[in-house]
Amino acid sequence: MTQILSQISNPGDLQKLTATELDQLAKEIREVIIQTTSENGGHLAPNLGVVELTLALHLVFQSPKDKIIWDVGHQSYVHKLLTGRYNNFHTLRRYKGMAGFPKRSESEHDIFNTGHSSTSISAALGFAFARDLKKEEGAVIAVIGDGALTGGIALEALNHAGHAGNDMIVVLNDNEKSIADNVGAMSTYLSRIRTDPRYFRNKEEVEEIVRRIPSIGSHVLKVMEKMKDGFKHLVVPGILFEELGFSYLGPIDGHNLGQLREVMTNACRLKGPILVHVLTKKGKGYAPAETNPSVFHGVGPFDVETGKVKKNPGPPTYTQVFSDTLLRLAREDERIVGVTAAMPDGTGMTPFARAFPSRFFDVGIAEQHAVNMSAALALQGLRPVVAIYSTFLQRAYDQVFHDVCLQRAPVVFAIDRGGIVGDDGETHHGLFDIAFLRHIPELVMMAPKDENELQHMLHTALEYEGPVAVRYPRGTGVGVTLDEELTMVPIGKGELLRQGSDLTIVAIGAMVGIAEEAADLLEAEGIRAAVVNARFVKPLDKELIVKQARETGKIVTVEEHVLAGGFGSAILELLEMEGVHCSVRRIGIPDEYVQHGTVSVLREDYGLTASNVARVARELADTDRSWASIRKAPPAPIKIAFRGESR
Ligand SMILES: Cc1ncc(C[n+]2csc(CCOP(=O)(O)OP(=O)(O)O)c2C)c(N)n1
Ligand SMILES: CC(=O)[C@@H](O)[C@H](O)COP(=O)(O)O
Ligand SMILES: [Mg+2]
Repeated sequence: MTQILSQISNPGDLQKLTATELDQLAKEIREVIIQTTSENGGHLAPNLGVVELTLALHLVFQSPKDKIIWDVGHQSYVHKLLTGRYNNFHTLRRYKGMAGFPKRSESEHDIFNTGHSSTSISAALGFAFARDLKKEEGAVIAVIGDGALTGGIALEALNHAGHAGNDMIVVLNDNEKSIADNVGAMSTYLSRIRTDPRYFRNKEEVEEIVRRIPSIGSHVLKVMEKMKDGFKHLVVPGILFEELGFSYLGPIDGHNLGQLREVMTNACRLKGPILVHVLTKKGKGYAPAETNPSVFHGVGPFDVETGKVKKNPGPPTYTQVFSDTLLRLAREDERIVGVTAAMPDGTGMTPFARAFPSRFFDVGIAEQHAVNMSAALALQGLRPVVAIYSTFLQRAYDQVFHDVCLQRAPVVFAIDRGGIVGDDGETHHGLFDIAFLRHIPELVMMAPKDENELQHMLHTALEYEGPVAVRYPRGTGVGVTLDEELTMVPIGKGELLRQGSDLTIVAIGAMVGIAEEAADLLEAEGIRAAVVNARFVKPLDKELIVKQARETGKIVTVEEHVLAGGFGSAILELLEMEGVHCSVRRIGIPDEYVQHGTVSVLREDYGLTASNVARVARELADTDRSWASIRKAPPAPIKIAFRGESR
């Protein structure tokens, strides 16, 4: 099945292949990617769309001397297969297996780690500057999608690169899709280039046409030459990029390997910043993905024959409950508007968008703009709900601080994917939001213990006259019954779920269930643990927590979040400020990046399980042991690398 692919141990091997063999290789690559993602899940459609493009890049350029940077990196599977990772490919996105994104630690061909969008042009410019300062050789190529090009950093970098003029190539992989439909004026511009036949004429053809205009043709040409780039405003495609200082090549058929090789070779010879505009089809070669590229953008396991995605049985996801509740609330309150940064499906915003198209804003991959704009919407009396993944909200920290909270604008942040997200790994886990939000004055931050509490929290957030964040995890809810009537959750009030005199476990969000299970285990051993559902990260329920601390003298905190600056840290601060003497153990993620793997395996790894919470609580109840015993394994020593050393 993979007669050719299995022989490719590095990109140099491609040079030996005939055109027919390269076609066969493209087929094999598609088969392997379809088969592997059908078992492991993954970003299928983006990768099927770049098979020929990746082959062309590795045929023309010499990686790793020439540096290929993959924007987002979700489309780097073909690159991985061509750079010596075929044998390991079956471990894609699996625990301790190959990552779903480029990783420098995985291969010398992975030049720059990615996962978050729109960084490639900026990185490429950095590499180009470094090469030129160090007087080295080598091409630098950023491969960026039309969706990623809507991101601010990409536009900032284009602006800078066009001005700087250093040699670099931007390959724009235009498949007319982000995850959902791409949005924005740039996207409209790109589709004009695609669809207007005039744009497919090259400069020479256009010159010939003008020359033939009776009596004035040659005169017009002379004038245009004098005006330097003259008439390109009329007919030359990619004028926008040309005006920004790039030489534009394209648009070219991204599935025609011969044409791609030719254009890439030309791009190589040209000086200065070059933009190669490549037209591809997302999902190319697998009918279900071609028909439904949004579903197969990032997909769970599916049946290859039918294209049916295997559904997780069980309760509705937190995202679904958020989505339903928002719709319900929006029907009653027309001030509610919805905002997403290119994630309408993932955040559950699509039903809202369909029901209230004029009240819905997809801003593209532009989290900063989403938050900044929402502040203004809120100041005008509307109630914006910004539905955003925790990891992507990191992009908009300053807007939360400067535009929303400083003005006390009543924006609701529906922070999805708070916690471990699983197979996407270190770039995508939502493990920092409590730390980067809880120190911002005016912001209220809550996290529901289950999907029922989520609906009440959303309702509460929309009634509150200030900025509020509601954080909830990826995946299915607990399976509790949803109350029909929505009620207010008193701001800053936690919930004592269980009395106990030996110690108190204070948990937040999805960890509350684990804390309750731990308390069950402890009870069987005769240890009576109280359990508090904190509900609020900010403001903390001072009264309840201080009372529990005074009564039991021992607190274990549990959070699916980094320990540094997290929820447990907030409890420690509270106890210190209130002058309460109490032994505290914090369970959460230590000071390291969490790799990819299933949520359950990773929770096990980091001790976010009932048995580990019970173990820590037991130790605390028995004696005041040192903090070091909380972790299952001692932390790896940190090696500080000095210049010239690798870490
Ligand atoms: C900062 C950030 N926001 C959102 C995302 C989620 N995301 C991943 S890929 C993608 C769409 C990218 O579209 P495009 O660049 O056109 O690539 P395609 O999948 O079409 O090949 C989005 C929105 C992200 N990775 N990073
Ligand atoms: C590459 C990327 O950033 C997204 O496609 C992300 O993988 C989506 O994650 P979910 O599967 O959690 O929606
Ligand atoms: Mg795209």
